[in-house]
Amino acid sequence: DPLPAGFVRLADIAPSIRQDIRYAGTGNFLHRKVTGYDAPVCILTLQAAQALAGVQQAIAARGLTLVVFDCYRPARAVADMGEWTRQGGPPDPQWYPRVRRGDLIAKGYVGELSTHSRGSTVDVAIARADGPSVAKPACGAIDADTLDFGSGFDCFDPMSETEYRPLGNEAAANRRLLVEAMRAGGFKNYAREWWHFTLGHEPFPTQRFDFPVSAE
Ligand SMILES: C[C@@H](N)C(=O)N[C@H](C)C(=O)O
Ligand SMILES: [Zn+2]
Repeated sequence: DPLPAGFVRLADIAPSIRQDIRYAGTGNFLHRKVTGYDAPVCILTLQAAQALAGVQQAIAARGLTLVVFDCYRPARAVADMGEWTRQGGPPDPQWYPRVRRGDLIAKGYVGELSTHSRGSTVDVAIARADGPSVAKPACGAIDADTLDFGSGFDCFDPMSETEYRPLGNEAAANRRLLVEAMRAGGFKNYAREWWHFTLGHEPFPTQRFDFPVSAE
C-alpha cells in the first residue's frame, strides 16, 4: 500500500540498519502478532528515518549497527496492546517479572496513547555489525542479537530505566553510547525504557496515524 505523505520505509533510506520487528511475530510480550502489523517492516516519518540514518553512519565507523525493534505503530496496534493488558494476569517471568499485566500502562511501560503512532518514535539498540554480540539479558527479548544493555528490549522492569543502578560497567557504557548517539542525531530518550526514543523536532507532534504496517 502507498504510505501517507511524509512516511517512508526505513529500508529505502538506511538499508544497513538491522530490523527485528517484534510485534509482527510472536517473540514479544503478548506472545502473539499485534493487530496492524502485516509485515516485519520499519516505517517512520522521513525526518525520523533520515535522522536515524545519520546515527547509523556515526556508529558504523566503530563497527556497530542500529537494530530497530519497533517504529511507527498503528493506533489499532496501540488499542490491541491496551485491551490485552486490561485482560489482566500475573507477572510474566520473561517480559514483566515483577509487574502485573494489568499495571503495565499505569507503570508507563506500555503507552495508552503511544508516541509511536506519530511516526517519529523508535525502539532501538546497538549490535556489532560484523558478527554476534552475544548479550544474554535476563528479561525482555532475550534472543535478540545486541550489545549488553543490562536488560533486553521490552523488559518491563525498573532495571530497564535508562539510569537504573547498579548496572554492570559494560551495560552502563552501552546505554550511554546509545543515548549519546541518538541525542546527537536529534532523538530524546524515554527515562523508563533505555531503548525508546522520539525525534525532538517531529513533523506530526499531535497526530496519530492508523494505517497498517505493510511491506509494499
Ligand atoms: C511497549 C514498549 N515497546 C513501548 O514502546 N512503550 C512505550 C511507553 C509506548 O508504548 O509508547
Ligand atoms: Zn517504544
